[in-house]
Amino acid sequence: MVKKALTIAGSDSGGGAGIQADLKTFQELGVFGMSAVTAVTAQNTLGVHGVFPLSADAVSAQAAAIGEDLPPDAVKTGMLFNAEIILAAAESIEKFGWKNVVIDPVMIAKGGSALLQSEAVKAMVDHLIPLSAVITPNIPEAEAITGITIKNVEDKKEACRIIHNLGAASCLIKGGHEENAEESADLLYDGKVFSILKSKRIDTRHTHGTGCTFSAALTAELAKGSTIAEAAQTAKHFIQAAIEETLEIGEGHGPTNHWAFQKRMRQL
Ligand SMILES: Nc1ncnc2c1ncn2[C@@H]1O[C@H](COP(=O)(O)OP(=O)(O)O)[C@@H](O)[C@H]1O
Ligand SMILES: Cc1ncc(COP(=O)(O)OP(=O)(O)O)c(N)n1
Repeated sequence: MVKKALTIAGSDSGGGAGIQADLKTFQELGVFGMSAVTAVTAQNTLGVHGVFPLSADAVSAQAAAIGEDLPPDAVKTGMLFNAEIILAAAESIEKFGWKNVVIDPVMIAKGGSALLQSEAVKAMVDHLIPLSAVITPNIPEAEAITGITIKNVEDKKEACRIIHNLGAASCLIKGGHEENAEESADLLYDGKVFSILKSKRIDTRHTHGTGCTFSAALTAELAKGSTIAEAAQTAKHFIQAAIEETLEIGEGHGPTNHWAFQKRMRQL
């Protein structure tokens, strides 16, 4: 039986992040990808040049079309832009009883552009986080959700505990923003046990879309029946290969290589 995954996220015209990164990743991992677009961005490796949100009704209608005919085995949210779209996503998840919900709480692109209105963080905390099987904030996003400053691993653990208490079954804080570290370490907390996923940190500016790609790989693996710990490990291998086998396209922060992981698998 073909497994299906849905991404509720924004479009990145440059193809490295957002819906495009999610669908490429689903495809690479053998899962049928579906999308509910929340916003269109005019974006390339040099930055975000425009953001054009869709209406909450447009998001609900896309989700309903999927829910009524193509029930997903896992669902991922990415750029949701405002509180109305967050509510539309949360209502759709609840209405159709979707499970394996991965929340990537996208807030600010690496170039500094806002992909979520700051006043919408409360809506995410109140309505979406309680529905998540796992939430995957980067460090600034975990700080915005919890209100604490994260400087070390103890702070990361405290943030995970707070986010778990907000209703996320598991919390995975990504370490991509720890620029001076030798390793890129992500911390996973399932409400009982902490585990660390480590990889060698790669010195590159071509990391556009790492967060989307990582959480999409996690979503695809959950759709196929993996546990969160197993899915996170595969996602870590997927993003490591995607960053290492750089594409070198565009004049700015280039995208990762979505086919590198499968290429490696074929060579084993
Ligand atoms: N330079 C890097 N080298 C190795 N792994 C990285 C690097 N940058 C990010 N990652 C990994 O990519 C994933 C996404 O992390 P991050 O970049 O923090 O997310 P976001 O794009 O949401 O800010 C994580 O697994 C992180 O450890
Ligand atoms: C449309 C869209 N969605 C999400 C992002 C953020 O992607 P992310 O993986 O966090 O990568 P960077 O923007 O930080 O490079 C995006 N840029 N566009």
